[in-house]
Amino acid sequence: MSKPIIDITMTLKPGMPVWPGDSDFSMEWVMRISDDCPVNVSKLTLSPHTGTHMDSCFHYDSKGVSSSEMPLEPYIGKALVVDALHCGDLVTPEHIKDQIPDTIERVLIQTTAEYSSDKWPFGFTALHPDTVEFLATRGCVLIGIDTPSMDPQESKKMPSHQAIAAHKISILESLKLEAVNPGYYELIALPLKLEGCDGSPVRAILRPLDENL
Ligand SMILES: N[C@@H](CC(=O)c1ccccc1NC=O)C(=O)O
Ligand SMILES: [Zn+2]
Ligand SMILES: [Zn+2]
Repeated sequence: MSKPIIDITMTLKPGMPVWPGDSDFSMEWVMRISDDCPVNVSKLTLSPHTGTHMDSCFHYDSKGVSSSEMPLEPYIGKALVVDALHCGDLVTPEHIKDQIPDTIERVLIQTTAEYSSDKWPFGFTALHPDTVEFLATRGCVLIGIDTPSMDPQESKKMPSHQAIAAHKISILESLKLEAVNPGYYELIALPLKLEGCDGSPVRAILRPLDENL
């Protein structure tokens, strides 16, 4: 039997919380099934940073590549979920270093066990740029986090995003890791092929690896 799938994606739905000032998610009906019409068809409006998503480099660097140009390899493969609960404002290397092996390609950081899918998580935990530097030395190609951003909400310079860009690391944000135990998994979280776009929603899933057993 194939391994169970753990869905770590937020549900996209009208009224869901979005980054303050960003576009609300909406879904309208353009066609409904009736005697004259054989189909239901909706129209979606959303920011690429709604719910569980990836950032393209273009989001934080006008010279950076867009969603359709991002390499796909980082978004598929072995990933380590690490416990970074109770770290305060920023996850530092000190908080997680004991859980990180000498080499690791993908690290997903769990900062909270108490999610609300209805409220914006003001004061969410972000990453200290030193943590990005530390993970880069271990060969990391993707960093994921269960909060809306790698940098604090008020950050104007976004130093962790910039450090991530400098090391060509890929980003996943607003992962739903509440029910996931730390350990090794296979990650699949592919972006849509959106030309010129600054990010993309992803359907992120994990499958347990034997190392956890
Ligand atoms: N950095 C956040 C998003 C972000 O910064 C943002 C998203 C929508 C509207 C404004 C934003 N930031 C403004 O400073 C992210 O990585 O998704
Ligand atoms: Zn984003
Ligand atoms: Zn981001």
